[in-house]
Amino acid sequence: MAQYSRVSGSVGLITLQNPPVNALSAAVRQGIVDTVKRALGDPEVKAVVIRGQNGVFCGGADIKEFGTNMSGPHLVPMIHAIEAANKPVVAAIEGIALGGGLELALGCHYRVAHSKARLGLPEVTLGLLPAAGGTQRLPRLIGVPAALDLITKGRHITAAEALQLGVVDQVTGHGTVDAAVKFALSVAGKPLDARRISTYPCPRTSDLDALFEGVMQKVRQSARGAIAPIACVQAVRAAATLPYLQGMEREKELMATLFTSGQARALQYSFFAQRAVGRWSTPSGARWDTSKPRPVHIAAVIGLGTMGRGIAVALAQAGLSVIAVETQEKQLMEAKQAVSGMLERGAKRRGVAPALDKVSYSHDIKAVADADLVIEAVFEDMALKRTVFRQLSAVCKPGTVLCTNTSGLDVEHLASQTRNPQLVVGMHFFAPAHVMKLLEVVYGPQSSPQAVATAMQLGKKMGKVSVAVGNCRGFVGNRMLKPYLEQAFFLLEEGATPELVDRALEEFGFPMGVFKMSDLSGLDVGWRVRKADGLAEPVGASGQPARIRQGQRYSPLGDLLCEQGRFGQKTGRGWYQYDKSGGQVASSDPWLHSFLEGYRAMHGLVARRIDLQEVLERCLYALINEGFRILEDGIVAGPEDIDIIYVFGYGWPRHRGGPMFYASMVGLERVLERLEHHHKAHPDVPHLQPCSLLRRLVSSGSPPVHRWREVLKKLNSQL
Ligand SMILES: CC/C=C\CC(=O)SCCNC(=O)CCNC(=O)[C@H](O)C(C)(C)COP(=O)(O)OP(=O)(O)OC[C@H]1O[C@@H](n2cnc3c(N)ncnc32)[C@H](O)[C@@H]1OP(=O)(O)O
Repeated sequence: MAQYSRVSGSVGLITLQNPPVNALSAAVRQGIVDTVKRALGDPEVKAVVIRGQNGVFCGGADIKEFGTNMSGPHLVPMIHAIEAANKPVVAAIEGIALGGGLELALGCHYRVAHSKARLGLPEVTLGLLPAAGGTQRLPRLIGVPAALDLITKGRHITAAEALQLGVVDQVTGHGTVDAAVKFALSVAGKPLDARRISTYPCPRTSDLDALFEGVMQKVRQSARGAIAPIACVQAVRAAATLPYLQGMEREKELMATLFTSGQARALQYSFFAQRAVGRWSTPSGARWDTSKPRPVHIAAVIGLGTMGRGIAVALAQAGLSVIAVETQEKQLMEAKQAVSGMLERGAKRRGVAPALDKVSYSHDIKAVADADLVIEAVFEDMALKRTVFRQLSAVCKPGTVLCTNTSGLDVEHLASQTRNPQLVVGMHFFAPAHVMKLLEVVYGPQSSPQAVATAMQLGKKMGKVSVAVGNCRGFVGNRMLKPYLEQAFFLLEEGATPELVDRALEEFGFPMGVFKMSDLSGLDVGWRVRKADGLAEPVGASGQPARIRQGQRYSPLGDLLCEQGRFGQKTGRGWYQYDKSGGQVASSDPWLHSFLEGYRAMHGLVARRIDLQEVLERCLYALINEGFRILEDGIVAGPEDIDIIYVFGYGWPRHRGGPMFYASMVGLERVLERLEHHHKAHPDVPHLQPCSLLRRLVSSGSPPVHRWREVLKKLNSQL
């Protein structure tokens, strides 16, 4: 809807009304068309101001309408009508002007923004392009290079940057609507021809071909298979090379291919999934809207290794007072220096003062006595963590929430070491903890709703995308990673090379294949875990066949490389070779290939031809199958939780939505059929055996992913 009123005698004021972000739904578009017509037809009105209700200009097209039968007036003619008006129209931008919201403002003759407003054309993040003239008007207004930067990245800019670029005409720190009305009165009656952006020639840029070639190359590289950024470049190129109307035709054509694409569906799913994970719930009935978090002013971090340092930085940057504890004096001093450096660099990047005084350091665990919440981040060793939890339980004030940063250890067991197990939760950060967006908040059967709510709220404050998950080995992300890695090893045994496996995964859209990733994070990390689990052991040590452990097929390839001291980048050798220890450019290693040949010969394995499709099916469907088991076990509330964890923490390409969304796009029947096929070929690999939830979803007609929660509830109630 849009409301119309007359202010200051001769200014028509149009107010967009569609909370919370005044998205341009059919009703809002109709409202704008009607009110603009009314204002232009009113002889008393000399100028028009468009604003949004509740201090928010407009969040763009209504994303919920995409994929439905869209009705109502179209944006393009609506914006043209505004631009063609014979009375000045001023956009009063408070809060946000994003996507179609900014395109609407670009159709106005003038733009006045509040200093705290943010503007942008983020359509590319939804798999689209700004198709209400944004790709044609913005380059005409601010030039091709700046427009390319904003449109291909979907970056939000501040009002100050918008003023500097020429996107807005005035910035105010006070009443934006009053300033816009004043502005409108000051320009009423003046000629408008020079204010219609569509009539501008695109500012000249030298060597346009070279510019677009360079940008296209960069965009292709960073897009990792996403099509929208490429279409954005093509649309801006049309603005730079074609007359406006032809450019608009090109924009429309490009949008038509994007609008119905699977990638746009995936990215829009991801947008809503990110918001859905904030509405968390647990099987015990705790919920985001009924569980009250405890206030956290003082937080403590125990253990200042790489993870602890990152967590301390993230907490301080979020404005909390932080007590950082490391028992060894020398390590404490090193950590202090490192944390201060990270805070200083972060502050410089963000143009703020470093929060150095927010962090105090101690080598005594008793220093955390007054903390509202403690995050233990010591070495991943259960015995050590147990000791720390017993100490924390003794020294902390009553009510302190105790969190463990672990990538998969039993949170419930740690809780049992304390006097108040209900106050214990896991907070699984991802390295580097002050950079990575993902946080798994792990609740045990005894964790109170308040403890979960406190950790979830703290995650939000730290700028994380927090996902509440149940307590199981590896939680969600690492539990699903296990079958994925296992398949990659098995594929090497069967004839693949690290290069082939990585190529398949990188072409799929992962930033790095599994073997390059293993070289980066260090092969010794997994080796230590496998040793602790009694899996990695010298050949013949337990009298078991080399490729069987605990009754199941096992590949000792990773262990054998570690025994050779090949830990990846840090030692200059791993699945690939590097020019030096710590080198980052992987190249194929002939030693590794002959090692694989020798290994196969020793175990009587005959290498066969493996194609990229098999790599994808074996690795990804095994991972997805585990995702279904996680859903079946009630470790997460819905598929969105898994998808967000994989997109934000594990490099799953966002334009593919996440593993569970991807499975629904491929078709559950197809995933089931291929898992059955691979399990038949490898009956000794339980992870390839389709899980019963997948079978049950297929028998229920393979519902789309947004209906799985509902189907899960029904299936569970039938058990
Ligand atoms: C011809 C095509 C022309 C144009 C195409 C477009 O305009 S595409 C849309 C472009 N706009 C965007 O991409 C903006 C998307 N929204 C956001 O980035 C954020 O929501 C925003 C506006 C910065 C606000 O962030 P905040 O953290 O304050 O709130 P939150 O994200 O939780 O959003 C609140 C609720 O609003 C819903 N919502 C937001 N934007 C839209 C939208 N454009 N359409 C529909 N709904 C939108 C969001 O889902 C939240 O809903 P809830 O039910 O509370 O989860």
